[in-house]
Amino acid sequence: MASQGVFLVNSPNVKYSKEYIEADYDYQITKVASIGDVLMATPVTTKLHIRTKCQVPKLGLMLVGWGGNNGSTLTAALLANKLQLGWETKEGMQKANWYGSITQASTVRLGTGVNGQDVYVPMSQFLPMVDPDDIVVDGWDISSMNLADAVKRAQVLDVNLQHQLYPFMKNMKPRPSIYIPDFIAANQASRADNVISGTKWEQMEQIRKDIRHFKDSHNLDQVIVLWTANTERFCDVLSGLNNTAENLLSSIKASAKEVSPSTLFAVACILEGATYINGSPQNTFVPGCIELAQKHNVFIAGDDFKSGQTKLKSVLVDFLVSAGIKPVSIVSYNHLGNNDGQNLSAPEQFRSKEISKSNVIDDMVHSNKILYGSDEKPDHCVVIKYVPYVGDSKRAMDEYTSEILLGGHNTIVIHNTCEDSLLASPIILDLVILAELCSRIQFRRAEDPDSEYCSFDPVLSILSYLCKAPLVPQGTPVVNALAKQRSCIENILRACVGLPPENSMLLEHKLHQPLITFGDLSAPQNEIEMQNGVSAISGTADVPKQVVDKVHQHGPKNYTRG
Ligand SMILES: NC(=O)c1ccc[n+]([C@@H]2O[C@H](COP(=O)([O-])OP(=O)(O)OC[C@H]3O[C@@H](n4cnc5c(N)ncnc54)[C@H](O)[C@@H]3O)[C@@H](O)[C@H]2O)c1
Ligand SMILES: O=P([O-])([O-])O[C@@H]1[C@@H](O)[C@H](O)[C@@H](O)[C@H](O)[C@@H]1O
Repeated sequence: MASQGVFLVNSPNVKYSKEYIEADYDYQITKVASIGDVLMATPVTTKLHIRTKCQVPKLGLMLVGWGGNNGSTLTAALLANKLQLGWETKEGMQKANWYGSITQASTVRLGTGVNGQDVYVPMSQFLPMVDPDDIVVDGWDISSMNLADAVKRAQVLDVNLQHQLYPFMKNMKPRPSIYIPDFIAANQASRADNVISGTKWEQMEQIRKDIRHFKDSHNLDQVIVLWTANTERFCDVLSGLNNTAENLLSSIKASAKEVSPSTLFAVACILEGATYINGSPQNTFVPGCIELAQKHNVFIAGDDFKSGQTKLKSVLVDFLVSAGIKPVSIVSYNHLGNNDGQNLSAPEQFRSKEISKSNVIDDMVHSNKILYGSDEKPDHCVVIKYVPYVGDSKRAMDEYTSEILLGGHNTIVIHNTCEDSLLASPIILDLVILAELCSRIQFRRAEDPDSEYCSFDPVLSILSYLCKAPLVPQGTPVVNALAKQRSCIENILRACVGLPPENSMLLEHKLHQPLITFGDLSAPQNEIEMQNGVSAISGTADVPKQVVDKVHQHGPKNYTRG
């Protein structure tokens, strides 16, 4: 059963106030040590105090590649949902939605209801999150085309929707951007009529000015910048060039050839304190860039939106390997006809994408030493072809061959057709909303109330679920299995409100005796109980407004604050 309500946590370990939701949380892991050929597993508990700022900021989003298929489609989706548009299609009336967004269209199991049923709430209700309707959008593109015409050029959205959006988007003009032809396919040159000139340092400084101008002119509290421009070739990573923050800054000042536009954008954002997210596969985050982000404590995240063929792969391989079935050959072919596909038709740009699409199975293969020897892994082939006629409607064909019992084989063949930008755009929204949420969450040790709070690491690996090639803090594990990545997000949200991680044990339904009780689950029957309940739950009468409003709307009538 999915409930649409908001919720309060009834626990002495959770406190609601106007400013924060605070939770004392026992974080439990199992430490494993080898003693000879014996593994010793030790449960370890760290008592944390987690606080989440309730006030969401006025958020601005700047897209690099704003006029592209993804950028224009996301902008259209934000408007269509904000304006609650509906449009006629050949199947009938279609209304705006956020399908494909985990924050806007997915739910999280809260717990067990009075009748033992599962109770789900929208992920967006778990903690205060930015409302997409409130996000202000701007950006850059090497193409000067306005966003209304860019939507038309993209050929992604229904024409009737395009027509309704045109007046709202025709005055959206991308800012001139940094264009270095050597980093993207030569076939992109015809688009480049909207570029910044000057040295690399001057160009980077212009991006900083643009960010400040956008923030000031809309009176924003925070700006997030996201790269959804073309895939670049990988840049060289060299000692003295970009291996440290200092060397990277010096290389930019020297206009070193191997500093890419995407890295210039990243440095500009870090210096402006703006979160920077890379939706493409190139190695924007060279070591010096990561070090700069760490020094300035600015969030960076990426790489390469996980939207379709690779997302499915991170589910299917996880299922097969965890079922004890041995994938031995994976061939992923796709063709598409959009501009992304045209850019990827160049070898160096394809190579960037081939890398991000190929490494996604490594963690799952490495998890099962029964199936795979230390250096053994499936044959894995990635093919991308540019076929103009199909446009944004990517055709993906996959063949998974696995070894099964007693020398048997199982071959799974999948055909997947989708408008690539309709899959990627909600993922961009989630990257932005979750990155902003992370900026309001802080941690400290519970037994040390005077200790400094700490934030997430600047390398925001919680966003791995949304990326093909997750960027993680140095020395930490890369997780690609989609279920684990989603569980990470869900359980961190649960921890922030003092709830234990979901373990799917449902032991309460599996024992011969009713050893597990739910205590008094009777719902508050009247205003006094609710009022007392809410006050008791919150410790103070300051329950988040959205909760009080909902209680008032759905709870006992004439509810007043505690
Ligand atoms: N499903 C998906 O669509 C998907 C999934 C994963 C990753 N991606 C990646 O997202 C990116 C965008 O995809 P798309 O389909 O929107 O591509 P697109 O080609 O339609 O859009 C890219 C835009 O970036 C602009 N651009 C190129 N270089 C630029 C620069 N230096 N500064 C500013 N703008 C620049 C181009 O003019 C174009 O308008 C690509 O790198 C793609 O590989 C897309
Ligand atoms: O996300 P996914 O479907 O695995 O991968 C996609 C590729 O198959 C496609 O060729 C490319 O153009 C997109 O940018 C995206 O990266």
